[in-house]
Amino acid sequence: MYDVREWKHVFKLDPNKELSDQDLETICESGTDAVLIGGSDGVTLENVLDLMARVRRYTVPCVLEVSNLESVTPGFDLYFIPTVLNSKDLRWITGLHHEALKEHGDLMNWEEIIAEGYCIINPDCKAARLTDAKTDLTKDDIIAYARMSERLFRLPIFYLEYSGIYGDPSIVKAVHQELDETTLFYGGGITSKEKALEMAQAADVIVVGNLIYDNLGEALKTIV
Ligand SMILES: CC(C)=CCC/C(C)=C/CC/C(C)=C/CC/C(C)=C/CC/C(C)=C/CC/C(C)=C/CC/C(C)=C/COP(=O)(O)OP(=O)(O)O
Ligand SMILES: O=P(O)(O)OC[C@@H](O)CO
Ligand SMILES: [Mg+2]
Repeated sequence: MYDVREWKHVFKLDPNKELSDQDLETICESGTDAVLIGGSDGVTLENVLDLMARVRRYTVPCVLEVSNLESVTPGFDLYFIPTVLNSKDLRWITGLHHEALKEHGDLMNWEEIIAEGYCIINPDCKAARLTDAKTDLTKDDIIAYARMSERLFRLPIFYLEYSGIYGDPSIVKAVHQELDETTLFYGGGITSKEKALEMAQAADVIVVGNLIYDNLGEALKTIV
């Protein structure tokens, strides 16, 4: 029913940021393939529940990108579980996941759960600092993480995370060429229709986050 391999565009909403009902309606009715709810700080059960209930008024697929266990709640269409492949801290690779499965493993509906192999490139973004990511990576390093995701761990999603800055399309293209089964998500610094078009040609799915809050009109033009 929800096949990420068919998606092209996703809006990422941050539960820790304000969005009016009018703007939320515009986002949900925009024709984007999904609304992804997630952020790297200030994500609580209260603000996730609030945003989920508001997005649920619309038919757009609604996905929680889990960033902490406390804010996981039933009611989403899908749950994306990041594992930060280039983190130097085991907690963000398998540690928190192990805790979650030990506590709640028998309650999970595995049909709804999709793992994402994250590779965080921007050293200054919050997610990189939180997870102590090793971001001084060459193109070959990044390609190796992509291969690891698809061929070794068979992860359904490889997420190239430039959060806050625009990435290098030639690197994104090179990564894409490595992937046959795994869907490539690209996120970071898409601030115009031109950038959206360029990255949409390089990746399978583009993710637009901050622009929603900075300039909603421009954000709507990224649906390509
Ligand atoms: C009740 C019910 C339905 C249960 C469902 C079961 C379920 C899904 C259980 C969870 C299972 C599980 C294995 C959970 C894992 C637990 C966990 C906490 C894993 C760690 C996830 C992780 C690595 C988080 C790190 C941070 C990260 C990569 C976040 C992704 C989002 C992101 C990068 C957002 C951008 O951040 P933003 O705040 O916008 O940053 P800027 O300000 O820089 O823009
Ligand atoms: O906020 P931006 O820079 O658009 O990045 C989107 C997303 O990849 C963040 O997790
Ligand atoms: Mg953000």
